[in-house]
Amino acid sequence: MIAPIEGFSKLSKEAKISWIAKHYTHNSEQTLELLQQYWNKDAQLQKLHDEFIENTITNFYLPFGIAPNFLINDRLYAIPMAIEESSVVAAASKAAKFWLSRGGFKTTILGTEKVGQVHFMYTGDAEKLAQFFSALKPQLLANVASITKNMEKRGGGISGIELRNKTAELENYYQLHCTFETMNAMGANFINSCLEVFAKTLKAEAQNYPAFTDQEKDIEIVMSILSNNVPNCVVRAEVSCAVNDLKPQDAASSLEFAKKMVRAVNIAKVEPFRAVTHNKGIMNGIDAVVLATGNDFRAIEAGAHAYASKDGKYTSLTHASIEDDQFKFWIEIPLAIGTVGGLTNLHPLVKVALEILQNPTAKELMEIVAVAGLAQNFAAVKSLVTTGIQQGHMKMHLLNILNQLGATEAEKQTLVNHFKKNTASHSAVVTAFEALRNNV
Ligand SMILES: CC(C)(COP(=O)([O-])OP(=O)([O-])OC[C@H]1O[C@@H](n2cnc3c(N)ncnc32)[C@H](O)[C@@H]1OP(=O)([O-])[O-])[C@@H](O)C(=O)NCCC(=O)NCCSC(=O)C[C@@](C)(O)CC(=O)[O-]
Ligand SMILES: NC(=O)C1=CN([C@@H]2O[C@H](COP(=O)(O)OP(=O)(O)OC[C@H]3O[C@@H](n4cnc5c(N)ncnc54)[C@H](O)[C@@H]3O)[C@@H](O)[C@H]2O)C=CC1
Repeated sequence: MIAPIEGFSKLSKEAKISWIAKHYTHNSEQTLELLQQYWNKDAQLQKLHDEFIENTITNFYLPFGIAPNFLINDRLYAIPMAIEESSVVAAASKAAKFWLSRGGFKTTILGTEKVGQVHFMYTGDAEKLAQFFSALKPQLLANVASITKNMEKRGGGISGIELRNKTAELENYYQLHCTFETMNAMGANFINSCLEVFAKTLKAEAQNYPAFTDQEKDIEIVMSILSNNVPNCVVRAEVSCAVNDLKPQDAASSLEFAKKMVRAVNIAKVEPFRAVTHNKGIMNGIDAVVLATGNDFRAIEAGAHAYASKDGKYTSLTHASIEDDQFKFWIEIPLAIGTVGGLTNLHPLVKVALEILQNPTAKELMEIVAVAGLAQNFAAVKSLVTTGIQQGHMKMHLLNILNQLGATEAEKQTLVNHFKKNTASHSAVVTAFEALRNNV
């Protein structure tokens, strides 16, 4: 059995690698070589990446792709996407091209409010606590003035602080429910800094509040943290066109296609098993842009799925309708993202991604990300209700399978051509590869 290690974090990078390679891999020489192969030649650049996280031993590449031809609010974008899954970039590109000649994507920011909470326990008279809170509010704001000063100059800051009585759900549990505007930042650090000052002020001032009993004075702060549930930081993105324009050469099949799309979305609305996969397809697009632009995809995922369940049942994040011969397809999704802060000004590829996106504000980035999610969903559902997903997905995944099989460039070319006319599945690819290799 491998013994635990004390002080791993204090070891040098080289010592960390040799420890992990020796204890956890079969061939430590080979492991070392592989890990080093992924180091950047530029030592300064490598150091920058090493310092993004802790205990870094190498870099983990993700492909960085481009989906061009996105017409968003009459402005043409090429969208950078960082993702490991084949066919996602192709699907986004295909949807962008489809809507390019049909008016493109339109977006609206429905809100940008962020949330943070101080969770605390108070044992005593709830009415007295409410009176204390009213008196305390100006003091709370005054004590964070040095933190909020610059954010206020940018047009943001604290937009609300409420005392919430949660004792019906958990004995003695109350919270300060606070809302913020964080402009071009996602805002986690700004919000958390404000909340920690609120918590200290709350605890200290309670000790001096004359109307409280000794027990009431003893407020216990449990934690102070932003919420990734941001139901009022939401963007809407939509596409629409006359039903006949969906397939201009064939009015009957246009209508049939529109109905199939609406029906598929409606299934995702009522059936959570389908909704989860439907939304996964949306997140294919969302996460890829969120990652490429250096944002926190875990925060976005958590918030999106909470929003998908906001009415008590998990449902689709996209919607579709046919009204007055118009086909409409839209998404509403919470996106607390930034174009400053976090990694956005540090990671060289993130800087390039933001430059490619014409240096958007946080609101513009929300619009672009929502569009990527909508486009992705449109492409996936279009495939699902027409050809089936495997045809297109396997066409894109083909190279991965051929690479796994060790195909040469010439063999890859032959087999890519072969599968333009034949349906690809893993076993069909293996069979065709073996036949080609063995001259059968
Ligand atoms: C895969 C396609 C796009 C093929 O579609 P196609 O019609 O065979 O493609 P095409 O060769 O006719 O090309 C048309 C356009 O598609 C794009 N395109 C086409 N090929 C490429 C490529 N190699 N590289 C970059 N872009 C590509 C590109 O925009 C191209 O235009 P062009 O550049 O030629 O002017 C289509 O079948 C499709 O959209 N499929 C959906 C794929 C998908 O959704 N993948 C996600 C993974 S599956 C999943 O995780 C989610 C899911 C499906 O479960 C969600 C759900 O259930 O809802
Ligand atoms: N639960 C969560 O989601 C948590 C996430 N995080 C992490 O926090 C990071 C994001 O936090 P941030 O506070 O956004 O980053 P940050 O603290 O790195 O940078 C944001 C700061 O940039 C400054 N700024 C300059 N120009 C600005 C402008 N135009 N608009 C707004 N601010 C401007 C402000 O001082 C602002 O506070 C991410 O890396 C995320 O992963 C951290 C804790 C918890």
